Amino acid sequence: MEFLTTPTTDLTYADVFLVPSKSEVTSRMDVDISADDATGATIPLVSANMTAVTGRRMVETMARRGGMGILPQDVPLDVIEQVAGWVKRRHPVFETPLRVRPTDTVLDVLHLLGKRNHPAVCVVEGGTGEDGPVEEEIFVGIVRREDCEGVDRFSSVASVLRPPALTFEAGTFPSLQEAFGQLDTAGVAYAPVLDGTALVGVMTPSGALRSGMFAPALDRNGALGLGAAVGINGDVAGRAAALAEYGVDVLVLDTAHGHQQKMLDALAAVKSLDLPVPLVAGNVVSAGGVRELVAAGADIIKVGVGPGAMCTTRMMTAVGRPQFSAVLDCAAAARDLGKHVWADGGVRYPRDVALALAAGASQVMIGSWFAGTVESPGDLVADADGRHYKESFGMASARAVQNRTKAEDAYSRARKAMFEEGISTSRMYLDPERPSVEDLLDMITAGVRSSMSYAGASDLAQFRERAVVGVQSAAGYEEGRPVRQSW
Ligand SMILES: NC(=O)C1=CN([C@@H]2O[C@H](COP(=O)(O)OP(=O)(O)OC[C@H]3O[C@@H](n4cnc5c(N)ncnc54)[C@H](OP(=O)(O)O)[C@@H]3O)[C@@H](O)[C@H]2O)C=CC1
Ligand SMILES: Nc1nc2c(ncn2[C@@H]2O[C@H](COP(=O)(O)O)[C@@H](O)[C@H]2O)c(=O)[nH]1
Ligand SMILES: [K+]
Repeated sequence: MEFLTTPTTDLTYADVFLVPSKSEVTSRMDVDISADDATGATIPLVSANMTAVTGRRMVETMARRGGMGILPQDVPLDVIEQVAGWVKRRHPVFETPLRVRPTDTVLDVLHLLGKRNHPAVCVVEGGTGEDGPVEEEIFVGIVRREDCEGVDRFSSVASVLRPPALTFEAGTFPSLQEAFGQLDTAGVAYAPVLDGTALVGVMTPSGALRSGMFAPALDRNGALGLGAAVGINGDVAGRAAALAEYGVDVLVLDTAHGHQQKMLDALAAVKSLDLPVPLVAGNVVSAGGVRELVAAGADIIKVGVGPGAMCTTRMMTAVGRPQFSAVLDCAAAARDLGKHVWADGGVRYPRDVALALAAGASQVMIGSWFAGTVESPGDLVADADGRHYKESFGMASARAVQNRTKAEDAYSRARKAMFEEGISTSRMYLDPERPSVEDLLDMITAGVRSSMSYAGASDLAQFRERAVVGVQSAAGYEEGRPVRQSW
């Protein structure tokens, strides 16, 4: 990457822009946006290890579309074992249906519909619920959102279920293009995929389109990939070994101040286990931090102190660094050592992702933006105007610290609560046009592909080499925004 003019100050995403360069890329579809950092991600996006962002549905969805979800450090090991097993059993192409039973109610259906970006749920008998397909589960029909309209909410599912207009047989599933065509011709938004009478998954028009455009991020056995975080206190090596044994594909050693001795010791202990997974460690914002983490065993360095939307670190401590410069410096240092960086935090628009990649990141971690989607773990809430949102909170907020220190005595909990560096509640509104994280992935990857073709780059390595970046005024940034009303 080169600057148009040499900057005299540290910069963040809004301070900079990309200059178009001569390009031989003939189509944005030809641009390869795979991460080049050994995580197996085919798109350069990671969902943050935050409680309000990444749970099992986020992990599954990110991986099916080529990205990676990182489970937070606060999730107990037995839960990670369950979630990892569940994710590995998901189909890489067919989406996981929401399941109800004939004896459930319309209210149950309406509640469940908020959990996935599907217009219907499947009705099954037998089996063990959401975790199928399992033996003896029998598919009996679907309930669409519109089937619940004008119906008493305590009516049984049996009274509203209907046969699907279209189903696919898993063993003879057509090409994705053909599946899309069949859904389109039948005017159907949701088709169960069956193996005899067992429910294997569902196919939607957008699912068929996406599976044709995004390759899933898979492990060496062909199952969906996932990551999980470890803090730097306690038995770090023990937790890391257990995570790897449960099938976690990427380990993230995570602390606010990654350039501290405790982190270096924890990282060295994990490295000495020689686990067959890439080690990500952070967060840092300086080349010195990168070098020490690499020396202690990190394969990927997580960069960003203070840019996060839930983060109060810079206001509390003045510590941090504008994120574009942090990524640029750290990526250069990592590249000299044959390693990579993830740009973590502060991303609000697709342009920010493009800039982080141009600055040298192999992937970009997104938290709060993804908290406001149907796949994040929180409950969907409506405000007084009927707009839907989910609650988000920082991992160093009083809320998260209280949760993390539950097992400790009251005195040490009170002491730890003093060092709050995040907000405990915020509203992340769902975009009515893009309620799903998949919609955001579509938008971000479209922006990034286009951005790379403007720079004449057909993969991330070329992008970080060829990008030309200028520094802009606040008015320059403002000029780039769309105007939705006359002035
Ligand atoms: N990217 C960012 O800007 C930030 C991210 N976070 C996120 O919050 C979560 C909690 O992280 P964290 O607070 O590190 O908790 P951890 O549970 O990872 O513990 C941090 C350890 O480091 C010690 N420590 C020493 N100096 C510092 C410091 N300046 N800040 C924090 N810990 C320090 C702490 O000791 P003691 O408590 O005794 O001081 C504690 O033992 C993580 O998910 C992290 O990524 C938090 C803040 C900033
Ligand atoms: N200083 C704090 N940083 C936090 C906290 N919780 C999370 N984070 C960091 O933010 C990113 C995500 O950034 P976003 O802008 O996409 O939301 C996350 O990965 C952490 O590094 C916190 O409480 N304090
Ligand atoms: K912030």
